[in-house]
Amino acid sequence: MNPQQQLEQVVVTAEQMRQIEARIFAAGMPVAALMEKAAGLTASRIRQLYPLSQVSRVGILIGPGHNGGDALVIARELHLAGYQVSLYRPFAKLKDLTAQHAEYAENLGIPSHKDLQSLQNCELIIDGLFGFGLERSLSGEIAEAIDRLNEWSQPVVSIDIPSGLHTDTGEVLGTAVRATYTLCLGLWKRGFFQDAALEYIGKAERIDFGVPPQEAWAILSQSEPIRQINLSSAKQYLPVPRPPVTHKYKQGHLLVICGSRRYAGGAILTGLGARASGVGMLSIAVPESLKPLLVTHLSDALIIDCPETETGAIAQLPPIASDFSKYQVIACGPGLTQQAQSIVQAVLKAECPLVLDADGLNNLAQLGTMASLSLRKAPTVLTPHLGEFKRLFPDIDRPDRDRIQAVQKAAAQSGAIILLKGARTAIAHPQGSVWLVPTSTPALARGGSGDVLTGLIGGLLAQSATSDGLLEALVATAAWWHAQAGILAAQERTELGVDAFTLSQYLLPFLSNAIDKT
Ligand SMILES: NC(=O)C1=CN([C@@H]2O[C@H](COP(=O)(O)OP(=O)(O)OC[C@H]3O[C@@H](n4cnc5c(N)ncnc54)[C@H](O)[C@@H]3O)[C@@H](O)[C@H]2O)[C@@H](O)CC1
Ligand SMILES: [K+]
Repeated sequence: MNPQQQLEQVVVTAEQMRQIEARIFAAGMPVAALMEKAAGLTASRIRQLYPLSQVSRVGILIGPGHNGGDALVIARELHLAGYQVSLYRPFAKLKDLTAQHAEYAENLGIPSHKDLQSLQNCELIIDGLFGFGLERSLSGEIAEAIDRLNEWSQPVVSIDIPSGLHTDTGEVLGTAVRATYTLCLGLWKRGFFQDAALEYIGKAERIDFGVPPQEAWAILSQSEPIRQINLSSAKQYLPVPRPPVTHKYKQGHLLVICGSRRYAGGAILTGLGARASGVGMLSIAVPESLKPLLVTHLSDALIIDCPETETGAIAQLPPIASDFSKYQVIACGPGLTQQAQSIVQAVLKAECPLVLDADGLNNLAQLGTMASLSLRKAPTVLTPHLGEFKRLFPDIDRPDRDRIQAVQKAAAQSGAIILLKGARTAIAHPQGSVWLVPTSTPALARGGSGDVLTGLIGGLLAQSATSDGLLEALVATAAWWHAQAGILAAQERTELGVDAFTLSQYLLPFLSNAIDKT
């Protein structure tokens, strides 16, 4: 990957973007020239998305800072290209450069209004009210105008970020523009990966105006990286191609411990996820009454029948499953029920990497997250959804408010790799680095899809040398692969057609397509 491609993956805070921008200016780039470049490219993209043949009346909202300056450059370009542009300019006081562009727009004869209503007839709205400089909550006239705009039906393109969203947390500050498209300038901002922001952002694209890598890295290398996982990085971590000479035990041995009489399906789905990973040997420990079912569905796996409680949970691990030294990795949790606490207590002692999910997490929370994890010698991966996350880390206030920060805190506190599931799944290492899964589909919001992920993570970890640093990238690779398979399945079968079994069957078709194409 070249340095520009690496910048496509990084995710920055408003403060980092400001510092990078300051370095570019300090190196001699005129502020006005950078604005011209960024906004010029944005105008070209808008013209491609909404050609003059389809849209002629464009309304542009102008803020007081450089987001408003960008909007004025775009207004000028669209006006010169023949669009009928009208401005909504509610602020009397503008930053100098923005004021200059406003004066030129006026001299070009672009009409400007103090009320939003005058733009109602426009077929396209461009939002240049606030970018990463928004600091305070919106209220009063501006907030009212945004609320009114959100009731209109024409498409809205936001410049850099929808006005009203916090650049880092994606929180709505008072109110925010609901965009159809958001064209993010320069580098991806954190807010684009916060679940709360997604319904405001619409489709997201980055306008690459050529941030010099050396200026970016001078700032970015001061903290642990926050990156998106994509095909080219995932390919580095997937265990293909295999070495020409190998055998099943060299391709990893994964022990899955899961299921109960009540939740038999969880065991099957975890097994199917693990199978798709290509892991060399798969052993699955389940309550004894489930063995015939598991053998039918997973004839390739070694099914270990465990004594069970009256309610049908695993009561005890037989010697073959409790000699953990045989396995590279253990994945434990789906369908166990809360009755299996002693099993979770036992696997926590394993000296190999351990993936805990679902009831593995609920039991861990009951046992005490920090106390239990502090005894672990090998890496632990926890894969909670938001509800499980809150049970595991009750001290982390409002994790939904800034999911990236929450997952970093949880990893730092617990020493575990934490994968927080959501529309934008985030994976954090205890030292602070984060991987983000940039796309997914609501089709995956369905019982059992997490079980498939647990098996897939376990299987990928078991196949690779699980050195520190690599582990979290493998977890991210599994989450990315799982999301991509869900997207492919939803494209072919609609968002309603991606039950967890189907998802497990799309993992390999997705991968063979993705690898073939490159
Ligand atoms: N990233 C980059 O390197 C570049 C950034 N540019 C643009 O510059 C933008 C950032 O510009 P600025 O730093 O001027 O910030 P903004 O344009 O985002 O807004 C800051 C202005 O809004 C005011 N303000 C903040 N919160 C307010 C509130 N709640 N109510 C009313 N006023 C409020 C501030 O006093 C300030 O005047 C980016 O989002 C982007 O659009 C581009 O021009 C060029 C390149
Ligand atoms: K904006």
